[in-house]
Amino acid sequence: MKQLESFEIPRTVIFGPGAITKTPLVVAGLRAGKILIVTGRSTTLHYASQVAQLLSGYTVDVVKYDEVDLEKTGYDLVLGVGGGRPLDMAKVYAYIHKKPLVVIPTSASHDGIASPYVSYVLSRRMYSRGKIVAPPTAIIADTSVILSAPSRLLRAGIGDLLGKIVAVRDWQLAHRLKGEEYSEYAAHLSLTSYRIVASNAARIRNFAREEDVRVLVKALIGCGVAMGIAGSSRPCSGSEHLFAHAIEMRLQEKNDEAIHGELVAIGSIVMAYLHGIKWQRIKKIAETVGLPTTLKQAGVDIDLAVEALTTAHSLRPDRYTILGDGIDREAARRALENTGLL
Ligand SMILES: NC(=O)C1=CN([C@@H]2O[C@H](COP(=O)(O)OP(=O)(O)OC[C@H]3O[C@@H](n4cnc5c(N)ncnc54)[C@H](OP(=O)(O)O)[C@@H]3O)[C@@H](O)[C@H]2O)C=CC1
Ligand SMILES: O=C(CO)COP(=O)(O)O
Ligand SMILES: [Zn+2]
Repeated sequence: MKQLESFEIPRTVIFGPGAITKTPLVVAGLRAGKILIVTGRSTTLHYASQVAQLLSGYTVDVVKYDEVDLEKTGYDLVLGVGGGRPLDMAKVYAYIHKKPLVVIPTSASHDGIASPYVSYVLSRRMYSRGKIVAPPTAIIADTSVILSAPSRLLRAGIGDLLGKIVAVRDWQLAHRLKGEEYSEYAAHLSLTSYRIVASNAARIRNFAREEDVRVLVKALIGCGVAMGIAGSSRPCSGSEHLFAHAIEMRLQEKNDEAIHGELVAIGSIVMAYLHGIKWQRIKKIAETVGLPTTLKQAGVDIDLAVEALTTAHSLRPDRYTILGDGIDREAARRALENTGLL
């Protein structure tokens, strides 16, 4: 007989233009006194201040995500306001201190909005206790705020979604070759997010209208729920993410950074090629929306890409992918050449 299973997904999602003004309503239902707002390093601070003003009846501390003191106590509620990193850090704090979490994404650049995980790179650097945390209790996705984010960030959200087709293939491979547990529902949910955005790519690419952002945000939230159901980021992160993480980690060592969704888009093209699936279609969608489709456009030098391709498999030995036990430099270079990424 199968063992009991449980998973958590967000309880409330408030969605649409002006949703941010509903923050006091959401907070009132969570019986908070002292609130921690975890936010980004520059632009997103503005939104965090706006949220703090809306909560003028409470004691509120606004802290940048890389300055959060994980040992500090005394907060009843955590709010994450910003891109993927502040939301991840807010999740970590809320989890450690067993406090409810509300996330207010200011961009649609990643699918961590609804997920119960903190991402690999951030967790390696900042959080040694493990990466499974809990999903937010509530999500407040203000589509007017997200619409005003730079379109490069919104395109990056599409880039993160392009990876799902590869991630699910990798998962199926691991299921067949290694007997890894597979959730058909979670896989379909992730693929549905990919397909809806891929088939609307030409229409939404300029993010001129609120409804364009709506399509993207819903797809990203759907992926977060897929991760919750799967019990891991498997449906949304495979070899394409390992490639992206290998580059992100190298860049971090040099105090440099790249945009997560852009690296995932590049990774998706090359890993789809290795899988023998239609990498040209992924590349075409990336071109259509204006994502980088060469290493140069992504700001990644060739040696770094080759190194990432040859080492990515070792980042997460428990996550079997098309990279298997690793590929050599020659195969890596050939894959980059054959997909026109060089
Ligand atoms: N937990 C999970 O399941 C997942 C987590 N992730 C993680 O999320 C991160 C990627 O997310 P991403 O959002 O790209 O990274 P960041 O949080 O680093 O945000 C990228 C940039 O976008 C800026 N920004 C955000 N919103 C706005 C806005 N409205 N207007 C102007 N600028 C804005 C940020 O500004 P500022 O300087 O103010 O911060 C920052 O400079 C990675 O670390 C990745 O690992 C990704 C997918 C899933
Ligand atoms: O970026 C992610 C999914 O899009 C998070 O996945 P990881 O588990 O690879 O950090
Ligand atoms: Zn991602």
